[in-house]
Amino acid sequence: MYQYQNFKISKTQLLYQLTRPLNVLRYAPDNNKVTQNGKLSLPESVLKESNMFVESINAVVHSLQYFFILPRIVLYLPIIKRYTQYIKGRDRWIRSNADYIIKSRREEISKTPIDQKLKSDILTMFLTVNTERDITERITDDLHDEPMSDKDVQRNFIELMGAGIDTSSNSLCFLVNFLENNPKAKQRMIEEIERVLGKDLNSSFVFEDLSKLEYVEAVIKECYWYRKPSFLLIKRNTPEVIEASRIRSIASLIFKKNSRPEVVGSYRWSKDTYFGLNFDGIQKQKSCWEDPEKFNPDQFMNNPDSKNKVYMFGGGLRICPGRNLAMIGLKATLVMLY
Ligand code: HEM
Repeated sequence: MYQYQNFKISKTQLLYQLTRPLNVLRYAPDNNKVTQNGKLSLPESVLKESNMFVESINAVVHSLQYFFILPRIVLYLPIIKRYTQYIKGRDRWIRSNADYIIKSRREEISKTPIDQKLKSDILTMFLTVNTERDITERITDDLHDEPMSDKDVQRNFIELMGAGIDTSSNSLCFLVNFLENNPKAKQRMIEEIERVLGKDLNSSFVFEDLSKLEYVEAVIKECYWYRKPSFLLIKRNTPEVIEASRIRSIASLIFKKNSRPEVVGSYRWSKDTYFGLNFDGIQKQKSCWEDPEKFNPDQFMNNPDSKNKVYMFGGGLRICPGRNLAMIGLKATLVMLY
């Protein structure tokens, strides 16, 4: 379940195809079958369910702020009430589908003979951790020795989906936008893809191939780092930036709380202070980057230091757990697109 959302950037027909709900990884072999009249070779029922899924997961993500900010009494005022009910409906839909998927997978696991290998994916990890069929190679510590309940799995499953969809699809839109506006970088990226994977469009690729795509990775990192906050985008008002400003931004400011008093920036901060980390600001520091406003993926080539200066996936204990999956997904999508 790895889908892209409705962005409607119309620059390339292919991107339009990707903005339709497309299970990129599962249907990877079908990718070359995108037809000229704009229809994907996926069953209508899959597309419909995908649309519903993406819409619902977005509503659930949105509901976190909605229910947190609005006082309870406001939620049920005449006009607002309809929206509240809509969000609750979508939330129920996601939860019941997650429960169904969890139940089916539990059954599948229990029917798999003990000597047969289980699927290696996140859901199976959740369902088997701290059981006799643990596929995580016992990653938990002594304090966490219980298997996860269905409720635990459901919450984690929904969090992963909520955190993994918009972030990936927004990144992809920025990427295509920047590549289309930087033909030299695009050409160099295509050359690398052809050098590593060959020119045959029907050939398949594996994880090891993707890890050789250094320039593609540099483009992904550079694109993220180059992004501008939306108020600047609106002010500049060029076709390039209008397109980008339509897209919801990926986390540029992240809050962290300290668990003990400490000194930061020569000030003493008490326990439980919230720190807003301005990643956008850090990533455009003139002291860290040569010409920080210029799109230049070379900043990441042969430069081991650079990886400590980008925070695309946050940092510390709560760093994005989906970062490797996201990088694979973005690389694989770029390979299939270009
Ligand atoms: C390009 C794609 C992605 C970007 C840019 C991104 C970025 C981020 C960032 C900046 C954070 C906050 C980290 C922090 O607080 O320091 C985060 C958290 C998180 N991400 Fe991602 N992410 C992406 C894809 C994914 C995917 C594919 C998944 C799951 C399949 C995922 C799951 C999560 C989860 C569960 C958290 C919360 C972690 C926690 O609070 O402990 N992300 N992500």
